Amino acid sequence: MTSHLKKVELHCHLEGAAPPALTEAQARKYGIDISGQLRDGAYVWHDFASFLECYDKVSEVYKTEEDYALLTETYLDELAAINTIYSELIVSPDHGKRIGLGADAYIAGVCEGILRARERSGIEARLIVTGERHFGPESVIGAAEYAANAGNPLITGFNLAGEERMGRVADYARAFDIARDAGLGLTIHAGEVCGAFSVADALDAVRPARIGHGVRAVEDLDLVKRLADLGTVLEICPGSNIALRVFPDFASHPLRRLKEAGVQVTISSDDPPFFHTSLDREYALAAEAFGFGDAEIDAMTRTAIEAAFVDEETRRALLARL
Ligand SMILES: Nc1ncnc2[nH]cnc12
Ligand SMILES: [Zn+2]
Repeated sequence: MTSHLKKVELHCHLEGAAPPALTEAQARKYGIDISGQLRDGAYVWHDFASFLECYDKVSEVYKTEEDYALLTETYLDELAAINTIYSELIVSPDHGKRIGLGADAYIAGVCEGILRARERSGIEARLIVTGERHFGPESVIGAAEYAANAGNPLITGFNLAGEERMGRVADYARAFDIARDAGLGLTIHAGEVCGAFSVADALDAVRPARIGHGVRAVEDLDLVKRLADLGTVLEICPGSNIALRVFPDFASHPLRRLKEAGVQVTISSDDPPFFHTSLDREYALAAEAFGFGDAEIDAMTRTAIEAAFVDEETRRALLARL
């Protein structure tokens, strides 16, 4: 039973959290045929590439500033209802541009959703702007420049997501330099679809405080020690890893092994309805599939707050709430 525990989430893609019922209503509203991506209340994909395609198609039914406010508010309300006190949402202003809404209106909608949810429940949230690898280095640099110049206090981090098999991390290093120079927190998807080398690449080329997933670092024990020595925090999403078949089952998932090797680990849901999960379920899995007790789970939540991309006053307040 983990429902009573306070929760923190560092790794959730906003459009990846879209409830199927809301996506269906949006598709109906705009007369969009979503039947190839959403059937019987579930998103339809069969491997990582088709998941990314499905994700991009689903994102297209969210079109206006108000749509993004509603999506954000809906997900944060869901988190608050399970005792979540802090959430970092991975957002893509580039996507706002691609659908003709514009990056500023996209972010304004998301921020409005954060404010509405915070007023209702007190949940705190910040935004991590992401570039998408499969749109190429120039688009990722554009996302970094947007984040760096936005002057928006809710945008506190920069990430690289998308097709991990496309290019090498070094191709995207310039984008991270821009984000670092702007004082943004750095995190990057690595060691999810690609092996340990992608985590080593990320450490060499980006020097991030955190890594999204990073779980395949377990294939190289020297690298695991390097992560532990550096104190790099892993945003681990076990349900996502099993759904995408990174590991065949929870028994072979390395969450516990990484933690016992001294790596800083945290728990998140990634794209919850796409992977038939939720932050609530990920916390329950930590107890039931991985055998962690309440104190160990609280320690992971504390690690997440310590690694959150927030100002020190907010961090102190979150630690006090935990
Ligand atoms: N799990 C994931 N990995 C990489 N890119 C993503 N975009 C949305 N979810 C993702
Ligand atoms: Zn992710």
